[in-house]
Amino acid sequence: MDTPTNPKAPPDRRPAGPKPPPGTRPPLALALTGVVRRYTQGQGALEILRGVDLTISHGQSVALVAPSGSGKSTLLHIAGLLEHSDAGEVFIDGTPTARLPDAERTRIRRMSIGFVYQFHHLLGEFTALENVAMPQMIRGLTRKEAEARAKDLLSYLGLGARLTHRPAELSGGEQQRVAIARALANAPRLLLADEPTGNLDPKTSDHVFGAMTELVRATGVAALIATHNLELASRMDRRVTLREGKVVELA
Ligand SMILES: Nc1ncnc2c1ncn2[C@@H]1O[C@H](COP(=O)(O)OP(=O)(O)OP(=O)(O)O)[C@@H](O)[C@H]1O
Repeated sequence: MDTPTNPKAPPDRRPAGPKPPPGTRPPLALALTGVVRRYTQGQGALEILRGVDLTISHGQSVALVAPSGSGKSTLLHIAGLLEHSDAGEVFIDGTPTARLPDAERTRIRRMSIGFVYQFHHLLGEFTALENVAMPQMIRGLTRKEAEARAKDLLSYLGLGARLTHRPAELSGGEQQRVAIARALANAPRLLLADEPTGNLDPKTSDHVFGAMTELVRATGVAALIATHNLELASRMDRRVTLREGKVVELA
């Protein structure tokens, strides 16, 4: 890995918004209250989430460790405003989102949330640097600003010598590190990751997870990370699971 340097935050172009009254605690990065999600299956309905309550403070990292099919991806998609719940509320940075128009949900997602999936979903025709710079340019940064931030993040993740490589010219672990840099490029308030190292061999998984954890701590982003790996989960501030459709705290 390159020598880690604290990645510079990009200029914050979020609207200032009203100031909270003195003495008020800052809003949570994520709060889910009473979240329900059902899927219709033939004639019946399958209730996957049955009243999920979960709060994550700014700067806190939480591992979601639960069996296959228990609803981890469903929960992450709802928390990331990619899917609607059937009941309940999702607060992002204190803003209730369930009843917002889709365009506003998309805006909040772009501004405040970063995603890492099990498969990298990088754009094959673009370089590592371009893949990380692009979301920032969509958000309004100049190419120069976006590429400077992208270079910082990629160098922090040990990819300083791979900036002009396309995804097919990178190893699986390198591709996933680019995906992590891309998710954090817009300095989100919340990082959601769905088995981010699930496709990698144990050694690479350990290395990539370690790099991601370091970056999460360095940037102070709140993180909810689904993983099957208990050892990796032990590096997070908190561990939660899904039991009968509800989130339960683990020791
Ligand atoms: N669109 C859908 N329609 C019907 N059922 C669905 C749909 N999406 C998910 N499910 C069901 O919901 C349950 C939870 O799925 P989900 O993908 O959230 O689980 P998971 O915990 O992420 O699993 P894994 O660890 O295997 O990825 C599964 O039983 C799945 O079959």
